[in-house]
Amino acid sequence: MIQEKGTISINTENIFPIIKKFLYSDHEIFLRELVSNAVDASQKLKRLASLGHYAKETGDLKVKVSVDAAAKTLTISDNGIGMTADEIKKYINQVAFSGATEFMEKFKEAKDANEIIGRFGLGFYSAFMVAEKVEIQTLSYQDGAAPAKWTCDGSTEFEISEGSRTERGTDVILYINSESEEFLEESRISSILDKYAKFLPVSVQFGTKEESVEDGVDEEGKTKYKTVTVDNIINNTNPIWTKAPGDLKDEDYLDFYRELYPFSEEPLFWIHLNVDYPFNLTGVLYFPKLKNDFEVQKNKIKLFSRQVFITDEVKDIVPEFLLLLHGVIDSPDIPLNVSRSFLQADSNVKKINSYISRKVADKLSELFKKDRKGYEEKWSDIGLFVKYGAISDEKFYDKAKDFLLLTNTNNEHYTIEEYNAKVKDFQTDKDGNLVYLYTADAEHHHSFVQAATKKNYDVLLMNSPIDTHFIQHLEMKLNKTRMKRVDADVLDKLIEKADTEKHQLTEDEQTKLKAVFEKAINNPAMKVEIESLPAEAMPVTITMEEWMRRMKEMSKMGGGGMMGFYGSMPDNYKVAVNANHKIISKLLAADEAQQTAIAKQAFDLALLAQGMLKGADLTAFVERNVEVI
Ligand SMILES: Nc1ncnc2c1ncn2[C@@H]1O[C@H](COP(=O)(O)OP(=O)(O)OP(=O)(O)O)[C@@H](O)[C@H]1O
Repeated sequence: MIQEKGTISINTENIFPIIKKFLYSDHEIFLRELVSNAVDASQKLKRLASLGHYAKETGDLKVKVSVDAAAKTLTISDNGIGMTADEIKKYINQVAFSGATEFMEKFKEAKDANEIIGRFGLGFYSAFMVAEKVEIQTLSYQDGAAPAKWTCDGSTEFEISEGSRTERGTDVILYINSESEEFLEESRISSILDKYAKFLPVSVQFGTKEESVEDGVDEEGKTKYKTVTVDNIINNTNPIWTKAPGDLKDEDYLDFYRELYPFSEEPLFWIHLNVDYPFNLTGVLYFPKLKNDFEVQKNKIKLFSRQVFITDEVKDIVPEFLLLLHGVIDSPDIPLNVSRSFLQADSNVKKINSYISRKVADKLSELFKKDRKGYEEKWSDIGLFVKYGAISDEKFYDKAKDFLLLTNTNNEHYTIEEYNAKVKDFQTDKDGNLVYLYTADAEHHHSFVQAATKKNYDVLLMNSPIDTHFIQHLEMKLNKTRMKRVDADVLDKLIEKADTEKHQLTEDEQTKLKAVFEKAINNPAMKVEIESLPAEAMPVTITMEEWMRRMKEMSKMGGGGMMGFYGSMPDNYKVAVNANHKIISKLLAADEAQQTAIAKQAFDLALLAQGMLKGADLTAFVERNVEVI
């Protein structure tokens, strides 16, 4: 018997075609909405009971999802508070629109289902994305409540009549429409539940599963097993981020990590986030082993709102450089259902962002202070991340400068302050600038590194993918400090001292020497210069100017504008001829053919020492030298 017919109170002609049309991109979230409603209803009952407003047994609170393929229905049931017919009218019929007119205006720019659902409180109505008809069978927890039934076929017409439920709670039955039959497949439902409901705070059952349990002992005294059918509970109602850190052991964190990322290597360490003012946020963030491939690691943080999975695109909530972390963040204060641009401007989001950044810095600082050795061992993994953070987040840099390590070619680690103290005596130039020498490849720059070491200079290893940027950043941050790659110039020019000795060559000899080398090298990209270097240094050294090389590297990494311009310039090198080397006097005294031969040989040796002699030049060099023996 139909008790009441009515019209859902929105002023638009028919809202459902609009919902269907605009929400089609992620239909599956209807299940998240309905299961969350069922969980809410269960929790409300629990709360009422704990406050003494519900005297009866709450029983085992559980949400059940079931599919009936023959009837083409999907049912979400709970034994929560239920609804009276009046409540249905109030909560379901009066769709929580701020106004249908506003909706009509806004939906035009809405980009995804979340946006519409969140902004207009359409949670329940998302069912109509997949159902041609929805039925509610419900019985309120209140004494003397009558069961109620509500049906609606997706038009704005609904019916309320007497229901058939005999137990407290609600069934929401979806008559799946013909385009959405995928939602009648168990595997599909299973994977949606796994995605959104895995950590809901109330048990969610989907079908049954077989389990093997102990069944006494056989004649020989061996344990017997039997197979029993049990409810298939798809969620862990008590994930670790909801627990107090004091109650958890390392193993719990590692187990949870394995649960989230089954095939990943163990994380390095983790941070338990827990804050309730000025915003609410819990979570556990793990530091993965990064190595050098940080691109593939993004999108590993999962965002929850009261244990309901929302998204793993946390770009706007987590600082950029922290996107490399793994783990979960749960906050009811993040406006999850609104648009990107809104998120970016939201003040809670900004606070959360800087809170996380601060927490991470504190954790790193604590690790560094507590266990320097352990920290150094992990540096190859966390270094990339800390440097990335230091570059992209000013506040993080301010903290990180105390636990940011510089590693030298002997694999020793120093903080910036320690390093300054270490190198300042030898590596301060005549203008009072401290010069940090570095290499990206100690093997390749072996001759340069060795020459530097001989002079009591230290060389840093800068070989991670972001070091080009990091070097630039350090230089900007550190007062009177220059970063120079060991092959950026001859050593005496890299760190110019007041007392550099002068060579004895006359103007004339220098011009002649230069001409000889230019002719022998015969390459306009190689700019010959006569330098006064220690007699024991190489006769010829080939260098590329620091600044030019850096611009080129940046352009390779995709810098636009001027970077692109530098990138397109040909490689220009400086060929430093050591005027103090003993072969120079020999060369000046020789005849023209010999001069060219000596110059060519000295130049090729320099190329060889620096790993730059290749192809036909290398072959010619080897052949020439074979002839000599
Ligand atoms: N299974 C249920 N048991 C009891 N009440 C329910 C149930 N499902 C929905 N309701 C009632 O209907 C209301 C409207 O649900 P709906 O999902 O549309 O919006 P909401 O849950 O309030 O907000 P949201 O848009 O965040 O989902 C709920 O607030 C609740 O009062």
